[in-house]
Amino acid sequence: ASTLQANQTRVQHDAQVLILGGGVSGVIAARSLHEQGIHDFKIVEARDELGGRMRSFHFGAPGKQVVLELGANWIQGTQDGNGPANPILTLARKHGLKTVDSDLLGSMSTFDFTGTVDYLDVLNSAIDAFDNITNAAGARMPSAQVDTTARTGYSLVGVKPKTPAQKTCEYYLFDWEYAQTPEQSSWIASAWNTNFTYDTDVGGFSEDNLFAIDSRGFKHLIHAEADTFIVPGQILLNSTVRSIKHSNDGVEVTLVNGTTLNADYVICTFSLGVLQNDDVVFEPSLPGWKLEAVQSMVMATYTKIFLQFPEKFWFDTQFALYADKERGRYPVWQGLDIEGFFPGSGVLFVTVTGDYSVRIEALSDDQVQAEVLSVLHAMYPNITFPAPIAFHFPRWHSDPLYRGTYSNWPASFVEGHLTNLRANVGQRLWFTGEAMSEKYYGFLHGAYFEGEATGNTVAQCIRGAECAGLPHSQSIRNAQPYMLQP
Ligand SMILES: Cc1cc2nc3c(=O)[nH]c(=O)nc-3n(C[C@H](O)[C@H](O)[C@H](O)COP(=O)(O)OP(=O)(O)OC[C@H]3O[C@@H](n4cnc5c(N)ncnc54)[C@H](O)[C@@H]3O)c2cc1C
Repeated sequence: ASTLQANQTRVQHDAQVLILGGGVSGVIAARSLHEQGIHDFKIVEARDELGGRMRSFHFGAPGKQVVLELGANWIQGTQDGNGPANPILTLARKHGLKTVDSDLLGSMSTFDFTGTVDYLDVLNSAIDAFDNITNAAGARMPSAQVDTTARTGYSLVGVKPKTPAQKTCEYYLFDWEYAQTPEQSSWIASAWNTNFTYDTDVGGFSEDNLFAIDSRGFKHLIHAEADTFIVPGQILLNSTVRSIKHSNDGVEVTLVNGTTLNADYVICTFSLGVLQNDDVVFEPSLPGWKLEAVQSMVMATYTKIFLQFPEKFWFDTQFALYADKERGRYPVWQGLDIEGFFPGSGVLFVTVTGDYSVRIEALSDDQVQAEVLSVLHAMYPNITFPAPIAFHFPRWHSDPLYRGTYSNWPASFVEGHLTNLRANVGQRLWFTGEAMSEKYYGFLHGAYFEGEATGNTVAQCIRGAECAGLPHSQSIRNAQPYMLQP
């Protein structure tokens, strides 16, 4: 039976709601619909499984394989006592996911281009500097002072990294989280993004991080959650969307294989990068206010580069920093061949971010491997070690299903843009995903909360209740006009 309001005509349809994309936000949006009694939905996913940017793979030489994560790896912020829990932690507990405490600040070795050098004191200063810019950002808010870049913030609190060690420690606290530099990031949004996740004083979960080491992959928690409510006909895998035709009467989604699907509503969960790059075409094209919001947020990239050796010859800590003369050159290393992780695996990985990720995606695997090995040789000048027996890194930035790893908020993106990024276009076309989360953009829990909220709002519309939609502004204005002097 039609659940549309009387003045709306029903077209022949394949589902009441099409959820485009089966990552965290898509699966949780589906669960919200299900919980509201709406079962006539379909998740349309390009890949052969659910999970999206939760993506595991088998890594290693034959007989020495481990399951590692190409995408999300940590539950960031867990739960403090009976305080609010990260919903990803709740899912991990519910579905028995195997994790281990990740000691980001306490289990660290430090290197530069001459080998082992102890600069843990510099790391401690960088931790203080990050706290200082966070507090100073908070102090700007009550008086509505404008946002600027996090680099301005650092400079104003008197922090001006000059040595390779100082730059690397700053990188670890900042770029390694936001996947972009302080110059490229909003000062205020970076501060609240951290606080809402980690600072229990403002409702954050906890300061702790759990690292997923489950042989079913981190994605197991979203697969297992989907299994609790989804029936087979509700998922279309291997189905890549090419275009979305939308009007106030409904939506028509066309797949790359030519199939068309009609529905009353569509919830689009594609990454910000997919929306920015026209990998999916909207007909009519999205209005100017929406395009400006989409193009003004940034899709950043965070790249893990995995190596396996016949046996371990490196640090015993969980983490190591490498300070190169060039900031951001293979700076953060993680050893997995340790107790509690994957002992005996011979695996370690190094992370690069932002423009450096884009740079290495344009190189061949062999070129990147040679660069990475030259850094390891610099870290261990007195050790002769063999060639790796396995090597791999994903190219998220070039992947048309993602175009990056997660969103980052630049200083030129203002709150009104976020409102417009989240807003529906007309009554039938809805958007959700990590990038739309004001407090938790970038994070798995951001994707979760947005998916949940969008599913609930669309459910309300379907049930004929209030369906005002989310607010948007036609144009985002300055508080004061620019007045050019004659
Ligand atoms: C390398 C990396 C590390 C990360 N680390 C962490 C971490 O440690 N902790 C954390 O909290 N977060 C982390 N994140 C972020 C987290 O993974 C994301 O915020 C979250 O998974 C996004 O979920 P989503 O549902 O919004 O988007 P997605 O997971 O991208 O879901 C969108 C879905 O749409 C599909 N799709 C795209 N285009 C089409 C198309 N044309 N047709 C059909 N389907 C399509 C995609 O395949 C995907 O499944 C990381 C991400 C990456 C990539």
